[in-house]
Amino acid sequence: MPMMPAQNNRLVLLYGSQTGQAKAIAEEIHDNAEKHGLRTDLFGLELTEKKFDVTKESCVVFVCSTTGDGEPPDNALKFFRRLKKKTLPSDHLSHLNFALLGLGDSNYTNFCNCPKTLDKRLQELGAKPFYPTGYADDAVGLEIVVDPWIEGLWTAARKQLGLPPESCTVAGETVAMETTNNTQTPGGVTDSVGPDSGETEGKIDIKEERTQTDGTEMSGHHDNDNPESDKVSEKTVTVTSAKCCEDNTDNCASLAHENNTHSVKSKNPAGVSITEQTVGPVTEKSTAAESCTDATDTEMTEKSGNNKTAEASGTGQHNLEDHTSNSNDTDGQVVDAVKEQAGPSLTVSVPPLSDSGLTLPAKPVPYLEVEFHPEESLCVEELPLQGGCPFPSAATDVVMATVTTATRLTRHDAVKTALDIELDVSNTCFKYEPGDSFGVVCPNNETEVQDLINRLGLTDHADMTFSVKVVQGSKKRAAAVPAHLPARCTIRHALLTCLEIRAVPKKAFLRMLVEHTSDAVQKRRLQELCSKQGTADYAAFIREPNLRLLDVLTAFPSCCPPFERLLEMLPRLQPRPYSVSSSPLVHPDRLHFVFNIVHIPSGNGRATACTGVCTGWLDRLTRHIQTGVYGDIAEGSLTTHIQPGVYGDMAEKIGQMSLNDPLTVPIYLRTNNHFRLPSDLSAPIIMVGPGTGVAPFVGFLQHREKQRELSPDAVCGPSWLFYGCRHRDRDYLYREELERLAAAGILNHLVVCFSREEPVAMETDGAPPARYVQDNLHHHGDEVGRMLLDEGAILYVCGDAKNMAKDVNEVITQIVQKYKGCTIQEARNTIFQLRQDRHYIEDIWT
Ligand SMILES: Cc1cc2nc3c(=O)[nH]c(=O)nc-3n(C[C@H](O)[C@H](O)[C@H](O)COP(=O)(O)O)c2cc1C
Repeated sequence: MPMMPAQNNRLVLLYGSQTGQAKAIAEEIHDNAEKHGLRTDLFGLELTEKKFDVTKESCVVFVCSTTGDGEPPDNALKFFRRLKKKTLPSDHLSHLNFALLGLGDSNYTNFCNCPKTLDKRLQELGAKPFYPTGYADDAVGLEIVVDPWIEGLWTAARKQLGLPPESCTVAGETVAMETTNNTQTPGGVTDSVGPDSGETEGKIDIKEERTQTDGTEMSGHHDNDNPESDKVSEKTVTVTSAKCCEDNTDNCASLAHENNTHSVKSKNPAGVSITEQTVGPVTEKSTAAESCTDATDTEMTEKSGNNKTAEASGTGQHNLEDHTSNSNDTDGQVVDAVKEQAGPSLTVSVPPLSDSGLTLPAKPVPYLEVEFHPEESLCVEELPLQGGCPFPSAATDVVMATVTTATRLTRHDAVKTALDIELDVSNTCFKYEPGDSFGVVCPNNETEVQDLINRLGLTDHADMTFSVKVVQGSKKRAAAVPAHLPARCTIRHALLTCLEIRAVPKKAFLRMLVEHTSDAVQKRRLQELCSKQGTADYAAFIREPNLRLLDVLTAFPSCCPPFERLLEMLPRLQPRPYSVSSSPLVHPDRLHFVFNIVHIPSGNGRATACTGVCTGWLDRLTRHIQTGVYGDIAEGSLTTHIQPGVYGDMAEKIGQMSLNDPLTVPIYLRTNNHFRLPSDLSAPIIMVGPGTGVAPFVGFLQHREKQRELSPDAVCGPSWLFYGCRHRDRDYLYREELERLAAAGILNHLVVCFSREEPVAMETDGAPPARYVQDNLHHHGDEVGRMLLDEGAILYVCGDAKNMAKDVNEVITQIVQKYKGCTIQEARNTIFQLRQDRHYIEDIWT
């Protein structure tokens, strides 16, 4: 392999990514490196020893995520295998200097396990970190760590490469706000360096004193939750220069003064003028109040105190145009009251942010071009799924499985509706074992796609064939047509089947939207939400409520991005993983799975209520099977939601469906080598699976039953199942089957708790009655400890990662500590070892 000639400004950028986030971050670094005087070569880790070789590189930046139960992404497996070889000498990578950005999710027990392992192994092999490793957490927002980490990378990399510190020539443009009659730019706007940025003398930034300068400080709390934040209008505003200006402070300060010191009558983005202020290097004070009409008044009053609650009640969708046109200046008292109480919301900004200079992310560089072919008709049913691009964690090709049954497992008055679906996989390559999981390649909701098409003004083009290519001469580095788009496609097909339209728009996405927003007030709010200064507002109003593109477009009516930009920014539609809840020994050629139908209410910034992408689709798809009612289909939800092509050409069949009509679902087997029954039948098993987490254990037990039938003389180890739900009679999933298995002696201990039922009696040990599985584990601590520590049991945990799996881990630690009579740290070490030895195995989700 030809090695790159040594250059003193060259970095190798490597990413390990399962669902595309690490890749997107690595691309962002790649796109911006040149502006910082660095040359980068970007590769996926799968290209090890084909396009790069760490044994021959001196300066490498890794961006790597974690998947599965703390495992490397698919594309990093080979790289990790090679790096792990025990025969490698301790100076194997002594020539290598590296920086590492790890991605993970702290809801998983093995937070950032893969980058942590990489960090450790690189150093064991002699490599030296030239910049502190960053661990970004998807549970609280990757950007909190990613943004400052990248910001600091440039300086560290230049230093490492022996380049002089960056001068002020690496700076962004300062954008003056558009002004309207009585709305004026409260603060300057600074773009981070980007290919489209004009270059000015310095990076200017007005920072209100309390404003976070480092996103990491914001983790865990937001200004709008903080009573202190109400006092912002009396605080001092200071002008500071951004880091890159440190060598030239005078110059920057004078520029800042010029750009930002002025007396303004500013209007907040809701169109209600609430402050008269002097924004400049010294002070800011709130002096005047203005009024609003009844309509605005009502909205503002509803937002008082806790605007998130007001939005959640369904009244919080703000139409900025209405606000602006309705405001007038007659009743100062009302606004005074509002001013004291109102906080920010998705569309409403308040000081200090509304008065702040903003540092924006670099403008994403447009790089795709769409050409329509009105003369061409396209049979979308025949297109390969997502352009034939391989699916993450795929152990098989996608197969079309036929739905054979769909059964509601919960009573009508249960809080959640659980569905068991049986799929026929005969005549396919799909062969599974109990404990396996599989991906459902589901489409987006057809109505939601139509809403998006309407909102974007694409109705006339929605079903027209288009082709897509990279814009000639695009400044975007590593620009390529996304592999998950078919070469010939339609807008509807792309939105339905290829793009994750529910993905929470990242700051870069909002930055792109800024460019396509005509209303100045809305534009400013979008700038704020993607700015460094607006990190808390972004978290509170975009990320935490899990907004979709459609919600943002609804809230900002003058924003209308071209379709090409969406192709660039929307991530790939991800298949949804489920665990099988059956055994192939009991159901040859069939598999069962179970899920709750997810309901997401409107409000809190969300324009409309919706169901989960996949669970809602499966529910609608099988409604007639669940209810046995076929006559309703023509008028019912099925008509609007059935997808054409691979999703079953049901649209034509509506109204003529019968029990014999095959209903197919695209699925593929996922790789999972761990969540399996022990091959040794005599090994005890402890299963912990509340709610739908019980799924794999039904499969385990059915399998064991058959195994015992096949080997009647085999000695079977004891089996325990800790199960929990809300109500015995409403949502006890697979109750009959579990009780049957218990009665048959296949399941030796069925330990069930009901979290919402009145306890019948205290526990025998005097402890309060169990509500959750972890309580029951605690009650049976001695047996659990003995089986785990003395009898070689395997502990399986399946279900919610956020609460249950963490609490179970905590209780098991206590059990180990008590049983061994050791310290908590020793107990933790034991748990760690149990996990390493695959005696403590999780299949959990967030
Ligand atoms: C199926 C699955 C399993 C995961 N397992 C872990 C894990 O064990 N530990 C962890 O820290 N994060 C875990 N994560 C979180 C991801 O690492 C995180 O969301 C990351 O941003 C994904 O980056 P990527 O898109 O580049 O793969 C998991 C995510 C998924 C979807």
